[in-house]
Amino acid sequence: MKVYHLAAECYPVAKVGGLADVVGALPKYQTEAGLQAAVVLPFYNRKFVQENEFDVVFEASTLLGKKRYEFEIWKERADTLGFELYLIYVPGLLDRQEVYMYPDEREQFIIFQLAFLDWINWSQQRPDVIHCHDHHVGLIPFLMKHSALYSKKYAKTKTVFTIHNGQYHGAFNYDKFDYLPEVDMNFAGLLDWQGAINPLACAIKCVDKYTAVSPSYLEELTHSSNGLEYLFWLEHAKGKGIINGIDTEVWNPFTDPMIKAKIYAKKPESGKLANKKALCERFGLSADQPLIAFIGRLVGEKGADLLPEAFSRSLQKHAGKVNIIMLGAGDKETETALTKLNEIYPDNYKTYIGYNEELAHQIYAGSDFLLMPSRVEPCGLNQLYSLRYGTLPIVRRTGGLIDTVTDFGDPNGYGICFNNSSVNDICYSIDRAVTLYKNTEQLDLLRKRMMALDFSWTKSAKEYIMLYESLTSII
Ligand SMILES: Nc1ncnc2c1ncn2[C@@H]1O[C@H](COP(=O)(O)OP(=O)(O)O[C@H]2O[C@H](CO)[C@@H](O)[C@H](O)[C@H]2O)[C@@H](O)[C@H]1O
Repeated sequence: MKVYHLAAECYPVAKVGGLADVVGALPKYQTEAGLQAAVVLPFYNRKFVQENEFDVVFEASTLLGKKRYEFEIWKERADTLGFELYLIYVPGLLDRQEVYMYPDEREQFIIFQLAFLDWINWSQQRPDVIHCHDHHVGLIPFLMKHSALYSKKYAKTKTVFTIHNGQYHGAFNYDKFDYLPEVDMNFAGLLDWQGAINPLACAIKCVDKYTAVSPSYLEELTHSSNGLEYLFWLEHAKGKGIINGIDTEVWNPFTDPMIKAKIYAKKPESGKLANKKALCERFGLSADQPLIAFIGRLVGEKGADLLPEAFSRSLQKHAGKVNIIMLGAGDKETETALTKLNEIYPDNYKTYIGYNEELAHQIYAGSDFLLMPSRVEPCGLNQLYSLRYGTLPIVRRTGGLIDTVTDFGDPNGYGICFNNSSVNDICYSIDRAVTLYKNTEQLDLLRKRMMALDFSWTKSAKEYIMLYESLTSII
């Protein structure tokens, strides 16, 4: 079975967040399971692309509105990532370094989708499944069915759409309608949600099956999806929740080249301590106190705006008895407020503003606790990495965090869970962490328990394959 994954991000080619981790891992595990899985990305002028060899396998041009753009399909020569990787290069639109935030982002993602559809249209291939990830590629299922340019070629190809983040829809006004090729106007209403072209809504209406990245998030979308609740309720029968896995080759505390010391799942204590000492030394903190960390995008969904006050209160209450490290970037006000804490609590608190993959690995390995006060968390990967590295997750009960973390007060539990995205709940959970830290025997037991858990992709990759099979067996 041949499957194409389409997305804006894929680790290690271009990563902004968790979408990249999933698109960089799932196809690898699917290939290992016998599928022909390929990934198609926009071209990014970044390290991975500069350092690896590519062949141009297709050249053509396509219309975006009235303007014609040349494009090329580049294939990575050695399948370094464990699957076929294709990049779509469009001089003037898809030839840049950053993934998002360009003013002509809409044009970029539309031409990406059109060039992909054109390429397959003119080639000899007939993929069994096209698997789209998030709104950037949300128009594909519609165009495959309702544009005469493509509908014949793709008649037997099935579509799957995965929602990694239902808060963003990629909606745009009808003044860009002419960017689309000719479509059957009887079906143009499928593009619409509340008077705009809404790629996420359109995908949910047109796709054969959609998935959310955890079962709890699938439910949540019907009552919290930034205006699409009714649509998710209507289309619920087409939805399935499949929990993300983690790439256990990249995230392996026994072989990870980015961390100071190996952490043994059956005897984690010494490895944890060595990594903690290295991390604390780098930041000028004492390794004797419990170390709590936050890693992530500084946005409202992650509850990042609550951190400055919550950290401040906890650092005052447990003066000199708790250390905190924060790695992230995003909302400027939050960045400033978090950075200010460096001056107020120089011995116990450090902020690193920016994106740093290596440091993230070191923090997962060297911290005692990882805080995730998310308001919205479709799956969450940070808690899965922290569990694998013997770092106890402190999470708000939402989305995938409900499905993957159990409070240590419950039988066989291994995390700290709280109900509300509030400063009070965060502080109370930090209190619990500080108390738990004193009980070294219990902490050691919990570390062993969490490190024995299996959140690898093996099981979830199979679930996706079963989903594809259920679609392709329908004639
Ligand atoms: N400053 C920084 N420096 C280094 N690394 C950083 C970093 N900030 C974040 N990261 C890394 O980015 C990834 C974040 O993954 P998440 O799944 O937590 O969030 P995200 O919201 O991006 O993903 C969305 O998609 C994923 C995948 O489906 C869902 O799990 C999630 O719930 C959903 O919000 C992790 O690998 C983390 O280590």
